[in-house]
Amino acid sequence: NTKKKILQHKIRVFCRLRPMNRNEAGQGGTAFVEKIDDYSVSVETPRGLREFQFDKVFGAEASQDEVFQDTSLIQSVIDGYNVCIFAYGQTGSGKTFTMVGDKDQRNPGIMPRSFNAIFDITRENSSKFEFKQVSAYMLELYNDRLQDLFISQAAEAQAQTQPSSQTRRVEIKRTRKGVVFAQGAETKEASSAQELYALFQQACANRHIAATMNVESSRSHLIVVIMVESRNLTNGSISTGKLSLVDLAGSERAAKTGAKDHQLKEANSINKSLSALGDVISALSADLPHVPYRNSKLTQYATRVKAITNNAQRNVESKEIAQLKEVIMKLKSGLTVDDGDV
Ligand SMILES: Nc1ncnc2c1ncn2[C@@H]1O[C@H](COP(=O)(O)OP(=O)(O)OP(=O)(O)O)[C@@H](O)[C@H]1O
Repeated sequence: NTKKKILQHKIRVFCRLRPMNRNEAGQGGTAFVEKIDDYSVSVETPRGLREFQFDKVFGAEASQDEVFQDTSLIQSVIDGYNVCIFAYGQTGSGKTFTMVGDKDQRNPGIMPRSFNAIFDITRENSSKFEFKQVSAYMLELYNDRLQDLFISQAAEAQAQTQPSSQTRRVEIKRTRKGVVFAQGAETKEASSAQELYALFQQACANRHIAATMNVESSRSHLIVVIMVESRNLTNGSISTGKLSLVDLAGSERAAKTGAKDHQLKEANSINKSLSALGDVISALSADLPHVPYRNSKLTQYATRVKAITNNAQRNVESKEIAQLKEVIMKLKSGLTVDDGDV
């Protein structure tokens, strides 16, 4: 019931306050955002104190586990729903800490915890479901270009120098049913949380970093997508749930750093896509008839949200359709089809 209630809400917005770091505390800084209760914060603005409401507010003392338990909907992914969690906030506000965790992974964030939870929950459900596949693709949106993070920049640069080779472009497409997918992105299978984490590390190693700035800062949007395909052992239906985890790049860099040239280009493209995302969220929450998804690659990726606003739908195929698809696949691959298949 709780899960159903959660899924009825099109978008849930959480607010997390991070503790002051040593520098800030050393300079005698004071917090200008205060948690009032579990659902509201007050912010000091030039025009006085303002209050903002959220579905939940996590104070500076909130642990990574608490945030994960309250935000993640892994069971829903296993049940065949599409779930997207993204972190939005200004540079240094704690997006990467929340989504990925700290560097030495002493405090893992939502991504590594999700990897573990997917395999833990599939194990717990193994008497009811046969888990056919867990697969993932990982992308970076940098300067308005989608980059497949399973392909290293060096490999891509080399491919571009060879006249005969065609560089694979990743494009956001939609199926007739409105399901968003990344065409051209390499999908890799994982059979354990460790394997999934290894894929994630490989992807992170291929990201762009502007060396002259704070190297820990994300200069691009990181998109990690995990698909879980399972067969219900009672009725034979097949469902494919999708979990999209997005660590957005920080905003406000251009003004603060006096960035030049390619760094300015980075900052502009980050701000453009974040502002397009802001427009989409405003339109969705105001129930406007037109939602400007097409204004940036980042928001094209979010088009599925429109469907969730009306009715959360599971990606389930009946036993019959699943069987027919299997037969077609076998026929295509030249395998023989016996009576039991049809
Ligand atoms: N809840 C928290 N508890 C302890 N430390 C935190 C917390 N949130 C963030 N930090 C620390 O604050 C610093 C900045 O956080 P983080 O890198 O996650 O910011 P960000 O929003 O991802 O920034 P950018 O947009 O520049 O990538 C990091 O050193 C991180 O470890």
